Amino acid sequence: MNSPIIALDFPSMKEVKEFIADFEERLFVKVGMELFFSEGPEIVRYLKEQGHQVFLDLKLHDIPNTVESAMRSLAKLDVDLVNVHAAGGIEMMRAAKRGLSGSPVKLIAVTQLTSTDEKQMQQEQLIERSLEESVLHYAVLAKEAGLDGVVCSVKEAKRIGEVCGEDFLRVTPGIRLGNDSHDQKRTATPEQAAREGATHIVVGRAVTQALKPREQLAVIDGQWRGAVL
Ligand SMILES: O=c1ccn([C@@H]2O[C@H](COP(=O)(O)O)[C@@H](O)[C@H]2O)c(=O)[nH]1
Repeated sequence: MNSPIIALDFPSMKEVKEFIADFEERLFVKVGMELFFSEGPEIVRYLKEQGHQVFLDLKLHDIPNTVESAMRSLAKLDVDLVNVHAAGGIEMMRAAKRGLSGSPVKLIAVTQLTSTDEKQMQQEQLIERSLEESVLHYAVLAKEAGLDGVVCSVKEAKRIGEVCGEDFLRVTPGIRLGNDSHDQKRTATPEQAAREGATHIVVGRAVTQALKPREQLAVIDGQWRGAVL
């Protein structure tokens, strides 16, 4: 069972160090745009030096040539996982994969953001399909492009596993214990994530804004691991 991925959505290294100091174990952490744009590659080097696994969540989405070159740079950072937006297309995803060739970094694609619901997708993206169909379609394209998996919500994880194979990663943000979904539209509990076949859960505010983050992570981890025992 993979460790929950903690989204380090903090403004700077200072807050990251304060947060991490609470934990004794090696963590699987996610560095997103806020932190990376403020601290640059140094934050990744710091986390790797401390022995943590790093998902660099920059969600690349550009023309294939640009994404390929950017991935070549990211591969040098020794991260464990990086991503692109599947909406960039199959050629862009293939280019991203080429940019990482020769490196052990895993590559996944964001399907539909977990902050998107079906109504919004249909009205704003003009996709006249169900959200599940759109997510599954992107997952199949990502698989065809040779990617290792996708970012999706828990609600689509099982079907993606059935269609793309159990070893195809289903990394699921939008994890909540209580009622406060913040800006997320497609949420689920850690227990539901395990039951629906997510391979990874991403937890941000549920842990980083908790009064006792370490205890809260233990609760989430317990539910995540316990549900499939
Ligand atoms: O579809 C997506 C893709 C990425 N994310 C990221 O995950 C975390 C979730 O944070 P919470 O505080 O647990 O909501 C955040 O860093 C997002 O950028 C996502 O939520 N959905």
